[in-house]
Amino acid sequence: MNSFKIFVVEDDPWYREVLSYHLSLNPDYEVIIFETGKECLSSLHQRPDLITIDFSLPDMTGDDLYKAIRKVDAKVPMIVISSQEDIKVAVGMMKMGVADYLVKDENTKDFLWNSILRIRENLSLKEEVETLREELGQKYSFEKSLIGQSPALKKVFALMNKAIETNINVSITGETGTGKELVAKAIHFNGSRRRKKFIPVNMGAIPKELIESELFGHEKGAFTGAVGRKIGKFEEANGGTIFLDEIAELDLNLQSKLLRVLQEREVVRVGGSEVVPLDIRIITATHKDLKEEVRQGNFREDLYFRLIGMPINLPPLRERGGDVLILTNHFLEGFVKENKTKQIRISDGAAKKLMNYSFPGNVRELKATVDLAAVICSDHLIQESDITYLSSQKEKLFVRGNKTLREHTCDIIQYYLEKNEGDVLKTAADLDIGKSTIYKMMKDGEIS
Ligand SMILES: Nc1ncnc2c1ncn2[C@@H]1O[C@H](COP(=O)(O)OP(=O)(O)OP(=O)(O)O)[C@@H](O)[C@H]1O
Repeated sequence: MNSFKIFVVEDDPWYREVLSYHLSLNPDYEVIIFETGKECLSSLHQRPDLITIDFSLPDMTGDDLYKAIRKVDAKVPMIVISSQEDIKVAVGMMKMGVADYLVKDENTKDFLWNSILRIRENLSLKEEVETLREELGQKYSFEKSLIGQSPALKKVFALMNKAIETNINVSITGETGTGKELVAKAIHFNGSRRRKKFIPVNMGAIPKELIESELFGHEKGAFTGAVGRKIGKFEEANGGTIFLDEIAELDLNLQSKLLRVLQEREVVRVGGSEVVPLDIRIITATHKDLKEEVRQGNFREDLYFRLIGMPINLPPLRERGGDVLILTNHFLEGFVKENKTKQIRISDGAAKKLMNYSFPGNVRELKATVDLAAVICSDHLIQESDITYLSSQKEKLFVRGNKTLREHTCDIIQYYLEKNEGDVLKTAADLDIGKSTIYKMMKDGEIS
């Protein structure tokens, strides 16, 4: 393990020796002593892990030395040791950013010992958080998290790259399970705010009466039940990204409050008066057509324009062609790893069945379907019969999207063909249409 390098800046030779001797009792510590501020400054290239500063040095005061060190090293923790117990100076130094302020007396060396232990603990926690953030960033790097190579998805990647380069708000639309939250996380963890928090809030999941305090926080006693101060999600995400999922579910009253927060770029907790300035990126998501919601008077137009930023529309899985199989293999790999089983393959018939299905629940449904198939298949091979469709909303899907009547017709026939396991005669009978119509559509590639 590397030693922990401590600079002790102290002009009193006796005290210098006391501190240096005491700290050297810890074999992890490498203690280097300095008599003046200047000596310390000229040795900063040795990269100390911590510096203790005597407040009244012969060549400069403790706060001057502190500022001079900060210019060179933005991070090194510093402890000020003063012979006077001056609360004002202590508070001033702490506000400036010193890690601790100690008064010289018979207990100082023990206080210093404990203070350094505490600082080291904080440093190692910070390091851990940094490492975890890096790992998260990698986890959400585009290639590793958003699987697929279809042109439709590549368009999304291009927009995400643009969004990452700037701080623009992002509004994501797409059917359920298309990966809206995944895209939001990938933008955050690949952008300049990745070291700060990503806070997701689902507007549809929070009871109406709680949303305001959930988003903006409240002070103690702001309303019945507000037993303590609560920091809102906006404040929590300050410096980072807030992800407002299902934004269309926000009622008009709260839309006005949100608009005010966005215009003022500050938040005031419910029942409070303290103004908290906000520096935040907002990513919103909805499966609804927000423009249509504006047209119908359900969503404020001014808020819509504030939030729209860079719009990203996630295509449904059925428009991503071969991505279905790429994702299937990706999910199978995950399944194998998680369950420590032998590699699982997929038969041509099963692959075709997956390709022909419309997946109303999109990627989430595909994953559930693949996981289930992996569990029930025999001999590590997924057959057509192992693919069970789980969605209960297939019929509803027919009227979704901007499609022509002809396209809707194809979807309906395709659905019945799948349900009847490719039996054209039964499908024709169910729908009361001629079997030749179906054969012709098959020949023309409209259905399969
Ligand atoms: N391109 C993709 N590659 C890998 N996994 C994906 C992809 N898209 C989505 N997923 C996975 O599918 C699931 C659903 O994704 P996500 O929650 O981001 O969708 P959503 O659009 O936000 O859904 P909803 O609107 O229902 O909240 C998650 O498990 C996610 O990891």
